Amino acid sequence: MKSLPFEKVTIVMGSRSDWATMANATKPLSELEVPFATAVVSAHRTPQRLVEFANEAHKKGTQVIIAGAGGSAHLPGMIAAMSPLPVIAVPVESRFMTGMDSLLSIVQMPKGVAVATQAVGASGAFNAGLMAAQMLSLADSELQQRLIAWRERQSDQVPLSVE
Ligand SMILES: Nc1c(C(=O)O)ncn1[C@@H]1O[C@H](COP(=O)(O)O)[C@@H](O)[C@H]1O
Repeated sequence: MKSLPFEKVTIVMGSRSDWATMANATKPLSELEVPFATAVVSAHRTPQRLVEFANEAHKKGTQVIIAGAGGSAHLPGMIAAMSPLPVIAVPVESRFMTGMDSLLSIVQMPKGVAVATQAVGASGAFNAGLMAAQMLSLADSELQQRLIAWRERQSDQVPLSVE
């Protein structure tokens, strides 16, 4: 069996079907030259893999975890319960309630276990990647400079006029 991948930012998701959403988290990371790895880890379907991932990530060089899941989305909270690393969560749009179930499952954490929940879907995933880069930039001044330049390019792309 393949072993779990670990990188500075490790992105996990509850199912292969979450990839269309979670791929958006890789965009800012690639643009900002932050190394990342991706894997499918499910609290429900692969509980042993979840325990191994949450216990090992900080020992294997991961500094920030991004976790995306839909529906009964226990993955981010369970990782946060076991890992000392910051966990940024992405509620994936679900078939039943278009992501409201995912959002509420993820955001309502009990006091004492923190998860940084983003918006539902692709924009939330993109922002999760951006937030991970911003966290890492606290200890990486070159990355901080790339972030500042990235922000300036974003501003330049917003037209002043509607005509
Ligand atoms: N919420 C979770 C967890 C978990 O939280 O551990 N594991 C899988 N899932 C979610 O089930 C949805 C449907 O999965 P399938 O498309 O594989 O049936 C996915 O959005 C996944 O994140």
